[in-house]
Amino acid sequence: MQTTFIGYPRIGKMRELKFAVENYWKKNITEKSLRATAQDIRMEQWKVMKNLRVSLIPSNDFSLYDGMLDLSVMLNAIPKKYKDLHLSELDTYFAMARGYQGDKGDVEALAMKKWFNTNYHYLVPELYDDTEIKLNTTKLFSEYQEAVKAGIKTRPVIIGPYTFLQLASIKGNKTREEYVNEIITAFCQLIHQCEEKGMEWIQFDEPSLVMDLDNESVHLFQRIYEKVLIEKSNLKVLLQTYFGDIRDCYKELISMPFDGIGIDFIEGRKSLSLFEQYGFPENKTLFAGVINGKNIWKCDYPKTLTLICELKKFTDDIVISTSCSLLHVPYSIKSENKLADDILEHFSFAEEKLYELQELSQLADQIDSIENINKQVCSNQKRLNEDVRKRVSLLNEDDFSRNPIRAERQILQRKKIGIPQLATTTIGSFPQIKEVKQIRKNYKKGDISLAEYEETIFSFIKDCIKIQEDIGLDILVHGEYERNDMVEFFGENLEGYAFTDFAWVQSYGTRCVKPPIIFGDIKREKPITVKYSAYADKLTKKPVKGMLTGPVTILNWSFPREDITLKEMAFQIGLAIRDEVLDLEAAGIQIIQIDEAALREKLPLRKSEWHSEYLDWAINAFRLCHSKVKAETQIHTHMCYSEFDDIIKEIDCMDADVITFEAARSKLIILDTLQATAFETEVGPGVYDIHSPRIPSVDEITKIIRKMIQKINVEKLWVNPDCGLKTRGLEEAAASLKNLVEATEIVRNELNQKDS
Ligand SMILES: CN1c2c(nc(N)[nH]c2=O)NC[C@@H]1CNc1ccc(C(=O)N[C@@H](CCC(=O)N[C@@H](CCC(=O)N[C@@H](CCC(=O)O)C(=O)O)C(=O)O)C(=O)O)cc1
Ligand SMILES: N[C@@H](CCS)C(=O)O
Ligand SMILES: [Zn+2]
Repeated sequence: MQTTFIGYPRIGKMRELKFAVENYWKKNITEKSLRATAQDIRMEQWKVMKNLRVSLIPSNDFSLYDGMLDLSVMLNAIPKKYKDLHLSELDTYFAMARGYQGDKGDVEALAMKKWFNTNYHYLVPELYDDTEIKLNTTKLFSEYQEAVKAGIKTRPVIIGPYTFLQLASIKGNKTREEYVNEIITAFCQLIHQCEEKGMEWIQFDEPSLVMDLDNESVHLFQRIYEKVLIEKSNLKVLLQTYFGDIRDCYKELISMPFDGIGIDFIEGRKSLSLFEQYGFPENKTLFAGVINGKNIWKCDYPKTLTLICELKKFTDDIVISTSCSLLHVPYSIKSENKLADDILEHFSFAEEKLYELQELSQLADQIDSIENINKQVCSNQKRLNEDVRKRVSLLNEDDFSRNPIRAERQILQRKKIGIPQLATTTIGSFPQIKEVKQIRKNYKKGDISLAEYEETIFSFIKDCIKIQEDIGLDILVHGEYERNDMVEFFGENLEGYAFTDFAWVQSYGTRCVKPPIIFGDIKREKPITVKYSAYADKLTKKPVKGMLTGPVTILNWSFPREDITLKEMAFQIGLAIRDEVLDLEAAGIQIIQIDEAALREKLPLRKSEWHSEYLDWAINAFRLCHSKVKAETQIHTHMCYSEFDDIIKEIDCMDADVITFEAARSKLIILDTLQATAFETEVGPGVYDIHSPRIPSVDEITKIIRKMIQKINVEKLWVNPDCGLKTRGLEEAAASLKNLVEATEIVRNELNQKDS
């Protein structure tokens, strides 16, 4: 049986690409040097794949920043505002990714959105009336040739035309439909060029097919591919789907002239039943996604082989593959030296998954009885904590409801805490400057003691409070200097978690996360953040927000267990966070923010599953954290990079007192929904985008606040950036916040003049 996978991590085993790109931005290295590093990474990875005898190796899954951005460039969907900067090709690419502010102009970045239900973010293509779709295959073919030179005939991978069209943002007067023919033409040309190069396969990723599709969408998909597929003769086309099943178009898809169809049997709950209902065509290859591309547990061989045996009933032409790109898992367990062997032995990262594919393929060819295969299971002892299980089992309705009702609490809180009109605040983290990272690195290496480490962290907190007071912000934060990451940090401080040293996963561009691994039942042993918040609180007369990450986000940005339900894990974490909330309150902290940045991310892709599979327990897990606090304690939450329109009622139901969220890059369209739904939670829609180094002007922010007060009751409105400032430099963050405070002052004065 042949093997393949959908895509591979590309940030580099030791994040070589991240450092090279960031050094290029800082002008420390040349374009040539950056490209050489990128090439080294590709070469090294291809060698690993070849050694692990992967039968069909993909290419063009590599990217200097993002695959969707690469496709926009490939199709010449480069908005004029970036072309007009007259930068080099590479700098135009990065201007689209991060915005540009310099001698050549001042342009915002493309919007960034969550890639389906993952913590990866793609750059949203923008289509304008003057966009002229034209094919530029330089990247795709040069990476293909590079692999040929290394002795590998690869299968180039690109996001397919249907998903591109669905995810693109239409900016002008033309309709989405009006771009269809141009995009078809470009993909037809691509097929021709691939034929000319003598390629064997090309892979079109169409994850949009796993969403709820209406007839019109299915028809559009058919229309696009009918035309594109006519062009092929020797080239084989793999239509790859992932992140779920394709129940709304499976029947149509199998009758189309694709040569291979990639199906997800891990997240695709109905994939097998679709086979049972409609079969699988004889003349096509099934690329069976049987290895979990998103989680890090070793493959359960008997279970997977049973699945393969089932699939063999429908076709003999099977290539075994991963359920999605391996972009979402770290490189290799080989880099982890500190984890105990009896924990590490249960994990399989990208490289190990390639090995599993190889083993599975051999077993699948030889096996006569799956009973002979050893089952890898985690020993239960390490995972079980009776106290935690008992606490979860005793939860009742009172644990999920807070008294008195929000409207009463809000009046009490404003008075008691002294919150001004249009209160200015930040989301929590302040720039993680080099010195912070260095001191943490020194501490982790054992070069300095815990006392020295903490002393330095306290000195950063002191500086941070001073900076905020100087800027004139109303509600302060301690800056989150003690955290490497808002989830990893909690993972490191909760019992039941395993955490790694090098298991980085790309989140966007050069930014990576190291998701902690939920290994056993979760318990908080002792307070985690109280000393930092209490210290900051004592340094100022202004209120300081306590800063926690909520249970749904901790769960969603961790690698979860597969032996208990998500709900159970969320409630275990919820109880741990509740303990922390109550300790913060007892330490005199009057405002506590419980970030649920990732709440929207894991909303099932199909609407019918939203409540039963997710929201019902996710909202309760959050409510569990704050149900026992006093009425005067103000509970904030924060969400980033999300579209909330369709779950706005549920967000209100979380019963927080205040919510801050991303809005700037998405042009504040959420305001209309907030207005229309009479949203009860006080809100701070982000007034500027923190993921770009651009400093927003006072005028720009003033206009945004003016727009906000037209739609939202000013007594319920907060002024803040989009998200935490950890990725920014200190100078640009301070300059942006100064402008934010000045803009708020202008609007406050306007309001006062109106009143008098
Ligand atoms: C808010 N977001 C988050 C998401 N997911 C999370 N798990 N966390 C988030 O905050 N998803 C959505 C959004 C956007 N996503 C991100 C993701 C990642 C970052 C980010 O800034 N990542 C940092 C890594 C942060 C970290 O853990 N840093 C370590 C330092 C590790 C390190 O590189 N050390 C160096 C030495 C220091 C140096 O010279 O730089 C080394 O070891 O060599 C720490 O602080 O200890 C990144 O850089 O990628 C932001 C938003
Ligand atoms: N409190 C966190 C939230 C990020 S989503 C921060 O400020 O970084
Ligand atoms: Zn955020």
